[in-house]
Amino acid sequence: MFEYRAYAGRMDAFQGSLLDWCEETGLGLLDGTVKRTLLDRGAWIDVRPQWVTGADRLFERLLEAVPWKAERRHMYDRVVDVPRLLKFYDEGEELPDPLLVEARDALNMHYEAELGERFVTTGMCLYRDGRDSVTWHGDTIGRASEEDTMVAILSVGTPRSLMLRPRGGGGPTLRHDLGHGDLIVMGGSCQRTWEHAIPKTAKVSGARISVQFRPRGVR
Ligand SMILES: O=C(O)CCC(=O)C(=O)O
Ligand SMILES: [Fe+2]
Repeated sequence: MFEYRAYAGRMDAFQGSLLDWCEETGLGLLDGTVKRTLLDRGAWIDVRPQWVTGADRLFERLLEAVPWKAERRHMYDRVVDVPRLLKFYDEGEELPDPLLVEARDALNMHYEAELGERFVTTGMCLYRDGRDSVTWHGDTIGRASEEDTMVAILSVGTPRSLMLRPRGGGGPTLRHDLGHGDLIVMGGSCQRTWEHAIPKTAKVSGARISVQFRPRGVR
């Protein structure tokens, strides 16, 4: 139903759902609507489908307002393009859209007691089409390599699959289809005992934006 055409050269037109387009952007409730699934090894995920209403508008605004950057990274002896566009908003930096401030506030209302701290940074990824991806990893650059934490991800645009598998094997790979406006939170030991990925797919030609809220020192 949703097709967000490829971005910059790879993107010609925006086609959201007409129904959603009429709606103002807003957030649904979290209390009582988030479903937790316990994974093994002390990890869990919370899922809240369609948390954002009027997600078409949010997608369009973020596409415009975020200064998306292409990055290159060393891989072994080569320098390669990172297969998605990125922007990181550190603690205290102004976010590109008021709804993201509302989302972070709502996440903090809902999770702060359990998390013991607040979500303060905002990472953003733009997957221009099905050729963009993120390879298997845990967000272990910071404290999450040793401590339990949470990473909350808001997804808008073309649905993509978030895959999860236990680090080092020993269990099945799980798939979560992240739809337009959906929230997923990875919690407990998820970053160090599991890995996640957004695989490339030939089935998708539209774009997706992922917004990741993390506590200080988690990356
Ligand atoms: O696209 C996503 O939702 C996942 C992004 C991710 O895993 C990351 O930026 O660490
Ligand atoms: Fe990640």
